Amino acid sequence: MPTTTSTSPTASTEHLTDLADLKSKLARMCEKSGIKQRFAHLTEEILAANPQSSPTARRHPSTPAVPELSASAAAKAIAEWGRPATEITHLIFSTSSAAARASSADRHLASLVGLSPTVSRTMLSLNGCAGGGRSLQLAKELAENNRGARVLVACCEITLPGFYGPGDGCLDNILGQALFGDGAGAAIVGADPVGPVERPLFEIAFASQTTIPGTEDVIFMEIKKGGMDYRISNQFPRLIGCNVERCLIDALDALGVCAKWNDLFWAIHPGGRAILDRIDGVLGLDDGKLAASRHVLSEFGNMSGTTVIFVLDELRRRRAANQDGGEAPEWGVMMAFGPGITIETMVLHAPAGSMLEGN
Ligand SMILES: CCCCCCCCCCCCCCCCCC(=O)SCCNC(=O)CCNC(=O)[C@H](O)C(C)(C)COP(=O)(O)OP(=O)(O)OC[C@H]1O[C@@H](n2cnc3c(N)ncnc32)[C@H](O)[C@@H]1OP(=O)(O)O
Repeated sequence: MPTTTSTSPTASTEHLTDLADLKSKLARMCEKSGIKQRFAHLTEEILAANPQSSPTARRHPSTPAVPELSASAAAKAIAEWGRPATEITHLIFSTSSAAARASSADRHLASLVGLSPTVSRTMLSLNGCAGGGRSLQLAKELAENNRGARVLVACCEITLPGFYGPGDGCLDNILGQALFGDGAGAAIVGADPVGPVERPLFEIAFASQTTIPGTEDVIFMEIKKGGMDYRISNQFPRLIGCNVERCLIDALDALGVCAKWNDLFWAIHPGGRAILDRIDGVLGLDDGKLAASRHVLSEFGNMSGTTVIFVLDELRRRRAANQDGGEAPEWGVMMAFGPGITIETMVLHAPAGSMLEGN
């Protein structure tokens, strides 16, 4: 929190009271957030060693740390996939933290990972927490329409551009200070797996995007000179709660899959504890159905579009270890929510034996 050197004792005292109120509000939000820990990629040492580490420049979203952190996630995904990086045909990279620079972060990422110069790149900027879902949906389209395509999906957020005190910007961003954390995730999407090297984890059976009318201003993000200005209305959990069931019914109907909500496995973007509680309540889910989402929220916080990739990873770990007990459902859903309000919905299929031990 910044301190002031105001010459007016009255103004100074009021300001300090405001800050004290804000600090206890932040503490209340953190306590109820369901988040045990979060991570920050950029340490004081990295910032001090970086020539861009002035108070303003360090907030600017053009930091090279975004492609660097993404490259470590992408390298792990490629190693697990088992084929050379040069056989990746497409790259989709989603971030809100490095959205204001060209040549862009996806180009930097491609060279850090050693992708072919002919790789076809697409960068998604400012899709916020829907970015992971959007990237996976686009990857599905590319994979199904280009024979032999292998699409590397990478998502990364570094919260530094949105990390500033109340004296520097809008007080509304306090929610972000309570929720967001840094992280990067990656996955490879393709059709017609080449056995025995390629072992599918989840099949994306259906994907859709829904925009909720009249909600343009519920989430607001804008890159400014000093960093990211953003606001998230406290109506967000309610609006998600009012709309998820329709999206799910439409998606399952399109596939002709008939299932009760509790017969499915669940990968929901854990935007905040209140969003998961709302979905639990609206759909009447059994205890533990959103365990993978709650675990990721607790251990990493909300990493925006990256989070849903962590949830899918946690889900397959739990299924491989049979952590949630009983027979693992064959069908499941993935949902992510972002500015718009946009809801990304996917129906996933995980045939028995598709998630090998130790993956
Ligand atoms: C994207 C990364 C980009 C990286 C670049 C760098 C920039 C980094 C950040 C950019 C952010 C951009 C966002 C884009 C992401 C979009 C998608 C998302 O997931 S969006 C995220 C989606 N996530 C959400 O929308 C979070 C959902 N909300 C929650 O999970 C809970 O409400 C809670 C945990 C915050 C509080 O628990 P709960 O049980 O409700 O407890 P109580 O009722 O007791 O309230 C306690 C206090 O909290 C207060 N308050 C509540 N809401 C808000 C608000 N919106 N506002 C302000 N304050 C709020 C409330 O007034 C009260 O204050 P007080 O009376 O004590 O003084």
